Amino acid sequence: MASPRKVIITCAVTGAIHTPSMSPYLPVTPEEIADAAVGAAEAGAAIVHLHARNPETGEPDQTPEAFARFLPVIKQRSGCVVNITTGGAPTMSIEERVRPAATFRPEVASLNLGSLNFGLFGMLDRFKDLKHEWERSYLANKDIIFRNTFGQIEYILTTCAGNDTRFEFECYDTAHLYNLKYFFDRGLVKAPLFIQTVFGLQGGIGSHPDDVLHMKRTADRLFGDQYRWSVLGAGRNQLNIAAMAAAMGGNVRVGLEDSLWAGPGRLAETNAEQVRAVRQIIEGLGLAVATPDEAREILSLKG
Ligand SMILES: C[C@H](N)CC(=O)CC(=O)O
Ligand SMILES: [Zn+2]
Repeated sequence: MASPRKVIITCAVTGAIHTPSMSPYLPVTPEEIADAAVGAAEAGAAIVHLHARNPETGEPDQTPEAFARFLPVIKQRSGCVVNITTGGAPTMSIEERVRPAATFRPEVASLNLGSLNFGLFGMLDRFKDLKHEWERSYLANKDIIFRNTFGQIEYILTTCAGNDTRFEFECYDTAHLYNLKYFFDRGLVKAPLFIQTVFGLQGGIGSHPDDVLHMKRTADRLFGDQYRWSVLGAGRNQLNIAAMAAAMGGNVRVGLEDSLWAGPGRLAETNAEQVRAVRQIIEGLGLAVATPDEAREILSLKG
């Protein structure tokens, strides 16, 4: 009997979209981020996707110093693959955004394949009691453009070129898949391409099964067997998007960066809780969870 397909679980432990007043369980301090990452890895995540925050206010912090407060701890306590964000927060400059990945030369770094309107204001209806002024102005801003121009994408690619860092290509719509094809055809990115298709984020593609099929069909047509597919569903769509993709041959991403929830109206108390929930679905489908080394094999990481 053939061995079950290995599914790579990525866990995005804190991000830069959700803010501390939204959930007491959102990791903010370096210790909380390190514990969340190690806990997620122990629960079955092969890859942890990392952002940093100001330990007092929880504001996104993209300085290498902020990352240096938890990266060595994670490396010492876990063999998981580290994926450092180059998205940072949509209000940051591209120079600021790429600095941690350029400094720490991780196995994986995220790369966003296009600009989009970033609709955070939708969360204001859900979360009323915001402690910090920065949370209110950040979330209420209806004019946020998450800028990722061809020049900025190329800047990140060339800045990280010599580091043997491979990318988690974040695609929020089919146009972003075509943008990736453009860089692939120019040899600026190499196969296997780790494509993270993002569903249900206001400003990007929706979270209907047709949207998932549409993104997968487009990626199949553009990249054939040159890519490894993964999905993330924002908010309450997290697990149903993951279940669909796992059944269709894909890999999955969970974590409090993408969703604060463990169920309708129930906040997730840990990132590991979401990893366990998606693992149950994966094993329920007769599939297996990839170890960090199996993920390195599947994605041709430097190790
Ligand atoms: C929807 C996710 N927040 C996308 C993300 O993780 C971007 C990045 O860090 O580069
Ligand atoms: Zn991120």
